[in-house]
Amino acid sequence: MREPVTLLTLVGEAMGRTPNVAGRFFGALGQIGVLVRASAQGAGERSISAVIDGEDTATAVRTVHAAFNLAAQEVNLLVLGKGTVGRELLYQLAAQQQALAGDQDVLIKLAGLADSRRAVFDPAGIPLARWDARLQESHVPPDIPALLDRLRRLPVPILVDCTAEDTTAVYEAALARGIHVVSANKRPLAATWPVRQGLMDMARARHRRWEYETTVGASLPVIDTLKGLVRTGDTILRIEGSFSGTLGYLAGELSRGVPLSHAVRDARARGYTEPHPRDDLSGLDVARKALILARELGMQLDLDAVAIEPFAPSEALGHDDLERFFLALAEHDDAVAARIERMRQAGRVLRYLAQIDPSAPAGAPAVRVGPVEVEPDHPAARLRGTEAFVAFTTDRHRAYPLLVQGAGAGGAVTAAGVLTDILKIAMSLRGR
Ligand SMILES: NC(=O)C1=CN([C@@H]2O[C@H](COP(=O)(O)OP(=O)(O)OC[C@H]3O[C@@H](n4cnc5c(N)ncnc54)[C@H](OP(=O)(O)O)[C@@H]3O)[C@@H](O)[C@H]2O)C=CC1
Ligand SMILES: N[C@@H](CC=O)C(=O)O
Repeated sequence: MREPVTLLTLVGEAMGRTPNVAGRFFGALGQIGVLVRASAQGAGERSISAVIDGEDTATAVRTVHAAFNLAAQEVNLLVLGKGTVGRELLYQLAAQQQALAGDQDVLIKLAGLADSRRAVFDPAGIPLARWDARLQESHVPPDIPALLDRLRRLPVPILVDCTAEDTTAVYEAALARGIHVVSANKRPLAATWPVRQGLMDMARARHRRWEYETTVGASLPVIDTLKGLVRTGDTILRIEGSFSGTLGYLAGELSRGVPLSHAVRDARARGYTEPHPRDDLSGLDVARKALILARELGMQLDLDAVAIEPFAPSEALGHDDLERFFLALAEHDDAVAARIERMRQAGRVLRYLAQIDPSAPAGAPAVRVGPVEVEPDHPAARLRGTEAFVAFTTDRHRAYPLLVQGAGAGGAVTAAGVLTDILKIAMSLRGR
C-alpha cells in the first residue's frame, strides 16, 4: 500500500434497494484508473467505502460526484493545435463554458494545450481567458506521452486533435491510456486500413469514443448521417458530393473573374484551406474525405486506390515554401481563367466532385475525385461560397437522395463541430 491513503465513502439512503450503486461507484473510479486498495460496505446498507491513494483524492471525489449526478460532469481536454480551428474552439469554449455547466451540467476544462513548439498543462484547468498567455509563457516542449499520462488521471479525459499532422501514434498512446479522442484532423483516419482499423479496434476494446464528424464537411452532419444509414441496415448505392469548402469557394471566385493565385491566397487568409493549400488543390484533401466515408461502408481501401484528378495543374503545386508556391501558381492564372470562360460560354460551371460507388465493376475505381464541368441543373451548380454538399443514394433514399448541405470549411463552423463531438462524449457518459 502507498501512503498516504484516503478513505472515500459514498453515503446514501436506500442504497440496499437501489440497483447497481456499488457498480457505479467502483466503475467510475476504475474508468479514471484509480486503484481501490480495500473496500467495505456499511452494515446499515447506507454507505460504501474505498481506500484509495491519497494523490487520487480530488479526482476521485469529483468523478464519483459526477457519476451520481451530484455535480456537473467534468470533462478534461488536451487540445493539440491552436491554429484556425484550435483557436476558434478555445474562444467558443470560453464563451460557452458557463452556459454548458449551468444548462447542460457539463463542466469542460482545458487541462492542457500544445502547439508545435510548446505545451502547458494544469490539472486544475487553464483559465480560458488566459490560454494564449499561458502558452506564450511556457518553455515546456510538447512531450505528448507525458501530457497524456497527466490527462488520464483526470475525469473524462479527451484528446482533441486540431493539427494537420500524422498523429496516429498519439492516438494509439491516448487510447491505450483510456483517453477519448476527437479529431478535426483527417490524417489518422486516412492512414492505411490496418492502422486505421487498429485504432478503431483499440477504441472499441477499451470502451473509449473516437469522434471525427468535422473531418468531412466541417460541422455538417455527414458522418453521423452515414453511420445512421449503415446501422439501420440501409444499403448505400452511391455517395456523391462537393466535399471541399475551399474548392467550392475557389470555383465561385474563378467564375467571378478572380485569378486563381489571388483566390487561393484569399481562401487561405480566411482559414478555409489546409495549412498548405497544395493539399486542397491537388485533390488530396477531398480524397481523404472520400476515403473516410468509403471506409464507413466497410470498404477496405487505401488512399492509393482513390482516383484523383487535381483541381489545379500538378506542375504548379511543387513548392513547400508558400511564397514560391503562390508565384508558381500565378503562372497558371491565365490558362485557368481561359478554361473557366470556355465553360461559361458553354453554360456550365466548374465544380470539384467526389464519387463513391460501392458496387463499381472490377478494375474501375470505386472512389474518384476530380473537377467536373456541371450543367446548371446539377445540384452542385447552385452551391455558393464555401458550401459543400453530400448526396446519399440508398436503398431507402433511392428516388430522392438524402442531402446534407451547408458551409464546408472555416474556423467557426469547424470548431463548433469539434465542440459538438466533445459534448457528445460528455453527455453519453453522464451519470456513469
Ligand atoms: N480549416 C478548416 O476549415 C477545417 C480544418 N479541418 C482540419 O483541422 C485541422 C487543423 O486545421 P487548421 O486549424 O486550419 O490548421 P492550422 O495550420 O491553422 O493549425 C494547425 C495547428 O497545429 C499545430 N501543430 C502542428 N504540429 C503539432 C504538434 N506536433 N503538436 C501540437 N500541435 C501541432 C500548429 O502549431 P503552430 O501554431 O506551432 O504552427 C497549429 O497551431 C487540419 O487537420 C484540417 O484538415 C477540418 C475541417 C475544416
Ligand atoms: N481545406 C478543407 C477544410 C475542411 O476540411 C476544405 O476546404 O474543405
